[in-house]
Amino acid sequence: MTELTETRLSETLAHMRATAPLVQNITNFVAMNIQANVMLAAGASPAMVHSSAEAAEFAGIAQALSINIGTADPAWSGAMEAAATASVAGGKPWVLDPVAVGATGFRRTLGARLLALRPSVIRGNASEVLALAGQLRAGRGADAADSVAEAEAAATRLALQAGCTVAVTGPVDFVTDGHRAARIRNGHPMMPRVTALGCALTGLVAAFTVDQDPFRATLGALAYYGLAGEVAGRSAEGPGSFQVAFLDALHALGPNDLTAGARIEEIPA
Ligand SMILES: Nc1ncnc2c1ncn2[C@@H]1O[C@H](COP(=O)(O)OP(=O)(O)O)[C@@H](O)[C@H]1O
Ligand SMILES: Cc1ncsc1CCOP(=O)(O)O
Ligand SMILES: [Mg+2]
Repeated sequence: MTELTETRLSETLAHMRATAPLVQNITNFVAMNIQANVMLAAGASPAMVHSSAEAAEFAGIAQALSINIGTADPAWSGAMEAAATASVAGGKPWVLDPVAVGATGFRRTLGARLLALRPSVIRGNASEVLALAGQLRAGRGADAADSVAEAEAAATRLALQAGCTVAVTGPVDFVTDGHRAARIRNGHPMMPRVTALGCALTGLVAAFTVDQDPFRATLGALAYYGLAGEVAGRSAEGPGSFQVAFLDALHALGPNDLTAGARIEEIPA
């Protein structure tokens, strides 16, 4: 049995639930509420702590950190760098969500500075991963304008250069640490119709990385998230009811459901 079988990946959900990790999130104004609700429904313990007066100190308390540049400004960027630095110093994982990183000079500079602080995982859409890897893409604001397939080679290069796991999400997700790679075919087309579900996923990935191999943890988180989207999509009548059903599905699904429903394609090295 390889480490990427659905059964082994379901263990990552069981571990996250048993740990109920405290995760610090420096996220954007759009995502704050849904990200906290997603993490609570999944079984993690989120705390939205972004002030420069306390972000680094809190990173010493939290078990993992997620940083999202969606509505960052110069006051927040210092807190982001201080928190990431404290997290690394404490030997804890942190996850970067480079929202719309190719859109403006401020975002490009901040993205590069955060990348230099050694995230454990980068989770973004195809345009964001291409831009962070140096292949300038504007995207369409926070939305992707490139396909996941177009970003796979850049993701692999970025993973090797930055020494981290890179997850490119979209209709089919691609995850690599530069040495191992896999695609995840779970998900539902309604997911990008609800704002900040990508941001919320980044917080969830941070929760999964606590005491777990970042590559496997990321795969487990993405498969579980996509499966919850599939369950929600069966009853939803539109984006509004989808969001409610999605939170319920995250709460209801367990490791056995993940074993039965994850669709992982391991890509030979
Ligand atoms: N067309 C789609 N079909 C199925 N799942 C999707 C689709 N688009 C995105 N997803 C899922 O939505 C979640 C958020 O990904 P994405 O929309 O790429 O992030 P972002 O909001 O940061 O652009 C992921 O779990 C991804 O697999
Ligand atoms: C719409 C928007 N604008 C700035 S941040 C944000 C949320 C983006 O969320 P996601 O990347 O999950 O779609
Ligand atoms: Mg996003």
